[in-house]
Amino acid sequence: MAVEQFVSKTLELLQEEREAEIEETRIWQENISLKDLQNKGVCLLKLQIGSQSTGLYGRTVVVLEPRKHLGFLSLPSNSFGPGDIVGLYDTGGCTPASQIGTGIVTRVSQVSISVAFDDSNDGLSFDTGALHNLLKLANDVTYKRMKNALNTLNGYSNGPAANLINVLFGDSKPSMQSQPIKFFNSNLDDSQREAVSFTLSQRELAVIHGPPGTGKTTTVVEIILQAVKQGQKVLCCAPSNVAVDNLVERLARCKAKVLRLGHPARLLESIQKHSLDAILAQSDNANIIADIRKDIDKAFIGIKKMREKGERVNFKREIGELRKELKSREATAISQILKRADVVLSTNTGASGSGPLKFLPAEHFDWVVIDECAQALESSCWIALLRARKCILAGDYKQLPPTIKSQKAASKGLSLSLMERLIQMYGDSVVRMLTVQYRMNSAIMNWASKEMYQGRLTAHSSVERHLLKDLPGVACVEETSTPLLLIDTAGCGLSEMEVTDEQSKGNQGEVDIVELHIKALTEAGVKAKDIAVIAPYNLQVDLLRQKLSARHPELEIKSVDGFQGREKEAVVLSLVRSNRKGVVGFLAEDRRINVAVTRARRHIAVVCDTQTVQTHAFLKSLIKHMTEFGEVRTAFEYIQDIVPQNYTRDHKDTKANTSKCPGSSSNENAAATEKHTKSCMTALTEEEQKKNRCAEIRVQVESFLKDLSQKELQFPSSFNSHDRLLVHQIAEELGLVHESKGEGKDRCIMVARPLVSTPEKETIPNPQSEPMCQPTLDLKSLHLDRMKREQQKREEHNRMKAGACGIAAAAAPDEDFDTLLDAVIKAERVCSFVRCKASVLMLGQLCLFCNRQYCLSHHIPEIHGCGDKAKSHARMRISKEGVLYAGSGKKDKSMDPNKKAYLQRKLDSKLKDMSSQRKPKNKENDS
Ligand SMILES: Nc1ncnc2c1ncn2[C@@H]1O[C@H](COP(=O)(O)OP(=O)(O)OP(=O)(O)O)[C@@H](O)[C@H]1O
Ligand SMILES: [Zn+2]
Ligand SMILES: [Zn+2]
Repeated sequence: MAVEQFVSKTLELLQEEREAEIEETRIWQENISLKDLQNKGVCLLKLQIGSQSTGLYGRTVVVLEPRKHLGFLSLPSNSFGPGDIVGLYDTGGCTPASQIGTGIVTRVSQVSISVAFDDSNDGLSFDTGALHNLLKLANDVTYKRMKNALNTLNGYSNGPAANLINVLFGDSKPSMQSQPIKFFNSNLDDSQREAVSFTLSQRELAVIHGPPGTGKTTTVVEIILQAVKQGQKVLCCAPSNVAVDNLVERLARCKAKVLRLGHPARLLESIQKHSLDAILAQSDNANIIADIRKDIDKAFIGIKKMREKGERVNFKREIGELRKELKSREATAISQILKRADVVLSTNTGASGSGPLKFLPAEHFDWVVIDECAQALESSCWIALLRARKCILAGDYKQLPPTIKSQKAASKGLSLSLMERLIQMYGDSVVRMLTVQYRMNSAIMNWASKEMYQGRLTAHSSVERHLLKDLPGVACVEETSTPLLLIDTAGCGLSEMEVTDEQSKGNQGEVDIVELHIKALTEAGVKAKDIAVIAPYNLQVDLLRQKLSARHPELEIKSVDGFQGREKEAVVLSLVRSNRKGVVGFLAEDRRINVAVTRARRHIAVVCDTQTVQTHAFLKSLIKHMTEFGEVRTAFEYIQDIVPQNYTRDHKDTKANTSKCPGSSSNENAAATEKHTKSCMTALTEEEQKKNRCAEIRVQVESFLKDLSQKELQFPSSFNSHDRLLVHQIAEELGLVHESKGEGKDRCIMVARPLVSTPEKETIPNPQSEPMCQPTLDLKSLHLDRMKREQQKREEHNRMKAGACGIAAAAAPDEDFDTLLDAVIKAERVCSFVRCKASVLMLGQLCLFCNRQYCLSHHIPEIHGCGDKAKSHARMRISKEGVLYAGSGKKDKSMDPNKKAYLQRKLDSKLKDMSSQRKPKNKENDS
């Protein structure tokens, strides 16, 4: 009864799904011209027939080409690929009336496309003189095969699978019979061994639950080898060609006699030698078969030459005879080859009785193994299962289920995989879970383990602590030393794009941040091919590709769904959603997030708006985990401000009042203000220490100022970078010259009174650097004057630039910043980063946390070791300002002139009323 119910319900849902698919294709094909279809790559117009021959199983293979005599040498760019179902039409159009036939694409090159036509429409002959249109059709082969399998299941009475069917529908219980094992692979871990022994002793059904990186394939391979040793014939399937090929490769390495079904054009090149075609070509029958094919081809040529209808009929009859012979020869050859193999592999649908397996007796196979079972529709599993007495299902139902177009059908149960259904029915008694994982650093794994796998996973010692910096050629910087990095855009105004389509969302701000992080990783020596950029939305994937693919051709940028089953050393995940309502849409699928995160071996960076995504419980758990066990940065640390910021100081501005910290708006000195804000986040004792330190230094500087006999004040080299920062800040505030000298341990900072004349040397172009405490009056007014002048100069400069040559608005501040650097820091010539010899004269950047010059590769505080300071500074700034100015983002030279002019105006006015400062955290090499 259960079977009938299942079949009728599933047939209904499949029908619904099929209709949804057809409807989707129809809608966009009906509203579009043939020309547009060609532009979309799904149609090829006005092709001529180049040649015609006979392929496997006596099909007619037609090669279609562009019109050579008109000088068309290559086909228009298109999305046709091997395995696609296509309709061939005469040039009347692409209507059913003008359809000549439907076939399957076997080969696509730049200059031609080959299509195999079934010989069911016997005598199908093509007018070689005429032109043809080719249109991609919705593939209904899979659908038909599933439907057939379900119908067979319904009426199944006494084939090999009878008992298995009872078990899979709960009519009889699974049974077992334990037996001793000698393992082929002596390296299997305990959970893998247990899964193998359990599978061998189960009589009908075993489910292997393999969470990410737990060696599911390794285990399945061992199981298959054990089965072969027992003399069992195994049919092994998976929903995708890639997954099947993976198994073929691994089994072949273990010297198993494998045979891969499926069109060779669909297989990985390395796998093709195991394909039926390849083996058939080497068989004894191969020559005879080739001869018959030649005869058929000759007969076709004969037909073309004949004018008389009667003669054509003769040729057609001859062709018919030849085809019959060819078929029977091939059938014999194929069945011999199939019987010789110990393991036959194909996709779920490839196991259909309409393919080569029709040459085998029904009870040929003993076991059916279905890998990635949770990613398959149950009905597609039945295509293979009807041939089995025992089945082994492997997969992870905590990852994404198969894609289903009809939401309704999915919610009514079409998306429930066989694996999940059986676990619901039998619980853990039929399941063994692999629990040692060989992919992720334990910090990455622990979250997935806790949230998805009942905390049962452990990381193998070989991966437990592995980090990017352990890879050869990778430098040890903050990015490469942390397994978890959360880059939070909350409060930064990096909203998602306003697109109505729920399926397509983008976020340009996140694209920019991803780019900067990729830059940091690659500059640290991580290879682009070891990094994946993953986004849940196709639009974001496109935006990311536009930005990154040219510079990093080997960087893989894909949707989550497209990355299932894969892994990379580093994964950068952009979650896209950032909106006030906290709508997360597509992200609400926990399994999608699980897949995305668990692709990473050594490092995962998540770029997201925590405020938006935390409205979803599962994402919240991820944020919480990353916050607790990883690095957290804010997008402020990545975004290059429009406004130059050379000081880290804060001001008595009104914005400061919005800070949650009581007293942060008080008129204190800069460092103290900063500290005060920090005290909201860190321990007070540390705060107070710093405060005292600042006061100490201030006293020293002030007494130096009083003592006119002293030309300069040199601080001891024992000053650490933070001390030097304080000196720097105090000196700036008081309008003093300050300079760091020496390398490494000998490095020290000195301050001196400013030189009064030569304005070039005193370019300190910051209008916001009003001192806040009460320094010596003369100096203060001197300083203010100087800045006013500078401000005017800059405005002038910017106006000229924006008007005359239209350089990106954001570039101007950088140049001023460079000028500032050149003026203020003279002694620095090489990058301060250990072992880096790059000159910093022209393109260096000063780190305001350690007050040292760095080259462009090392100036980011996180890279040379000021990450913590930068972070707390940024946090402070966010809590203080609570906003990020719109329009910020990294500069883009491709910006259009209107936007540039607009930004320029905005910059000008901002410069005037800016009352707080931020510093550029990143300077692009392209200025
Ligand atoms: N027992 C083991 N000892 C050492 N390494 C192992 C063991 N089992 C698996 N591995 C390693 O773990 C990695 C993943 O294994 P495998 O390819 O079998 O899994 P998979 O099926 O591809 O991945 P997943 O488990 O994510 O489905 C491989 O690099 C493999 O060498
Ligand atoms: Zn620094
Ligand atoms: Zn450097």
